[in-house]
Amino acid sequence: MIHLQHLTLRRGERDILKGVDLQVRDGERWVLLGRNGCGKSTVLEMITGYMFPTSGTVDVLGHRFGQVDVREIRKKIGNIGPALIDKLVLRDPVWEIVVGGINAYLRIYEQVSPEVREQAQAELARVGLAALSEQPFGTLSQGERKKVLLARTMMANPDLLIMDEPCAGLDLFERERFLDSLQRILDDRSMAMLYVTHHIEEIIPLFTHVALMADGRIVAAGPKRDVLTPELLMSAYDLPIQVEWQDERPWIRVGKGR
Ligand SMILES: Nc1ncnc2c1ncn2[C@@H]1O[C@H](COP(=O)(O)OP(=O)(O)OP(=O)(O)O)[C@@H](O)[C@H]1O
Repeated sequence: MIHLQHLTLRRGERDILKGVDLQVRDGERWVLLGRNGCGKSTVLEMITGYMFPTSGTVDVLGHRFGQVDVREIRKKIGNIGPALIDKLVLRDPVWEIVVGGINAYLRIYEQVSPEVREQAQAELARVGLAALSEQPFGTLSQGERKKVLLARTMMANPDLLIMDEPCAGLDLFERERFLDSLQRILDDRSMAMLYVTHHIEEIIPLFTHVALMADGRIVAAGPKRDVLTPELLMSAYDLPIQVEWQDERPWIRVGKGR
């Protein structure tokens, strides 16, 4: 699915990535955690082919970047990042935004077939927004917009889903509703996933693995319960962190000073 081998990235005098290795296999759902500026978004940019490493290799969906047309690979990747909402037209009705996901169009200029419209409606229903399909996208709350993007991404039935902090800016209620939608939408799909967040409690049961980054390196990677330990979290966050598992989710407590 994804195989990153010894990725480095140098910008000017600075090494932004210092040898990143990561392997994501079929059906695995990974969370990428780490402090601000440690290189998480840079790794995502490399996986989506928007940035190229100074050295190392990137294989995605069985193709090595540099030897393949990345635009073809991108068609199989659902990518929900912070920039997408800004590019969409706020006055377009929600269903049109969703339909655009079928070929990653920002706007629809062609006649939409009844089947495609029906598919969009079904995806909207899965995220609980069927009733809002005629409403202009720009009138939706931040949480609703994120769910529309999720429905939109599913239209192309991607093999890999990449999400960069999708819950940023959502209140607790909206966050939990978004995570419920994500769980529901992925229940009967097997796509692999890489999800960046700053919030460990977003690691809902659908996630299987965690990679911890610190200062341009992956300092731990593996099944989530093996990685979310006080010792390994300390190595990434430089803080004493306790983890308690409840309802198959990790909840953290930060200990008092060191
Ligand atoms: N084009 C660039 N030129 C120079 N430095 C860059 C460039 N792109 C990113 N960086 C630097 O690389 C580091 C890693 O950035 P990146 O956005 O990947 O971090 P991140 O882990 O996603 O951070 P955050 O959690 O704050 O979003 C940052 O210190 C950033 O300033």
